[in-house]
Amino acid sequence: MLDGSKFDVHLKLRALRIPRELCKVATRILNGYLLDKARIKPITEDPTCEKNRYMILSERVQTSDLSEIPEQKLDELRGLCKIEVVPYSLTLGYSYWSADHILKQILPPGVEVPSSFETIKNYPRIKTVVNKVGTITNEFRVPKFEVLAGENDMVTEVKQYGCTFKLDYSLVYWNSRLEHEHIRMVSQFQAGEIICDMFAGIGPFAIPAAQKGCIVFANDLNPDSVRYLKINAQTNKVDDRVFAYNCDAREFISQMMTVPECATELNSSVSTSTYKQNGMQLNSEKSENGRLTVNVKEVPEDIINNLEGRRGSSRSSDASVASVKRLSDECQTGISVADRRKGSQNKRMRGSEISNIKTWEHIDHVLMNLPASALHFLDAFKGLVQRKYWRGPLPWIHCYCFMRANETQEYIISVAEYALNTQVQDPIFHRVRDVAPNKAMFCLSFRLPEACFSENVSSRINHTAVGDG
Ligand SMILES: C[S@@+](CC[C@H](N)C(=O)[O-])C[C@H]1O[C@@H](n2cnc3c(N)ncnc32)[C@H](O)[C@@H]1O
Repeated sequence: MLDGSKFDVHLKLRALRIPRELCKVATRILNGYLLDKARIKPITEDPTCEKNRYMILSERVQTSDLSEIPEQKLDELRGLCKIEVVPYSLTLGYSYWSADHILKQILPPGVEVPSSFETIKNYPRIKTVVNKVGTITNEFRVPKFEVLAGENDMVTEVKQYGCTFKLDYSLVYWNSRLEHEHIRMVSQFQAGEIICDMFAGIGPFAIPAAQKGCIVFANDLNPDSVRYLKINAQTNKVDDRVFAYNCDAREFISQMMTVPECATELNSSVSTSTYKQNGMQLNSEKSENGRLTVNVKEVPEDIINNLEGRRGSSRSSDASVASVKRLSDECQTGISVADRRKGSQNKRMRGSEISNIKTWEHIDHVLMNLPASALHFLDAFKGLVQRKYWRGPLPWIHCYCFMRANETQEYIISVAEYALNTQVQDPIFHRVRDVAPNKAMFCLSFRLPEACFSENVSSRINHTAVGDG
């Protein structure tokens, strides 16, 4: 346990007792001779008389006759009032010092203060100092840490772009250095857009996107990440727009984009209002194959309007259609976080306005932030989209990857194209950050190719087979 008192520094200073109405003029005269320390005001109360103030002098003024201050300034001051010098003690404690200063004190002699470190929740003070040990090898991308100082408690909070994220550093992935990338990505989204985050972590893309008014389907394989994602959605009051899933990314995107049997049946034979009822029934029951469940979700009117406006004519004009989405048995949830709060009534939702979000009909953006292997996960999109049901343009795919010094953008695109089994048109590369001297993280963005429509894939495969033969 760190003893905070060990960092105390006691300063023996001098102060001038000045009538409070003269402080402004006296401050100008004493410019350069008042205490100059970050976060410490040089003018403070006089404990003996509320009509006076103490003006704390800089450490370099050590004598009681103030000989360090030029005579001309003292004369000017004497013209204002009688000069009264008093001793003043100041203690700079643990909470005053910067992380750099504290680290210099606690690290063994000869060990340099790390030039790169992350500070999470430095308020009211740093409680735990950890060191990342080894390289990340586990599936959930959670580093191993050793506690260098402080409490052995890895649960913390971090603020990014106005959102608060709670996390357990020992259980989930977190990297504060991605803040700019999270902001950059979300700045490309519009309110009402549908976002699928295949590797969502604790929600650094999902939460701000939902705050912007997007509907976010966020998935992570790590159950602890999903637990914190839900907590963070609630804390940031977007639990009505964030739908959390806990399954493998391929399974997740497949569940999002595959047209469910119930929808194909309903599409041809059932009116919109019946559809809504069926959706509600299915919410509590499994469908016939025992694999899918359907959830009904209400969505705020502003979002419905935006969705309707963008998707155009094929959508029913009946605003009271059901919000139906599917959920595999493996994915524990899929119900928006808000649904889990008993009796919660979000004011933005109106009982009569129910949106029908069918992710197999439209998704605007898919996020894939698992740089070590996301490119390979692109194979999940092959033949996933059904042209008959899809409305509007295909989604933007934002796939993160690493590029080594000896690799090129062409190489990265070839890996993506191999996984998709088709060409990528107009790819956009964005350099996110250097992660090592010879390795950088990039975001590769492109529209999902039309070849990913299911009929295209099967015809292409047939074609190839004939050609080969
Ligand atoms: C690099 S982190 C990114 C998290 C978050 N998007 C962010 O920017 O902080 C990758 C995440 O993918 C999750 N993950 C790893 N393999 C996965 C898989 N096969 N399916 C779904 N999620 C997976 C990890 O648990 C981890 O939270």
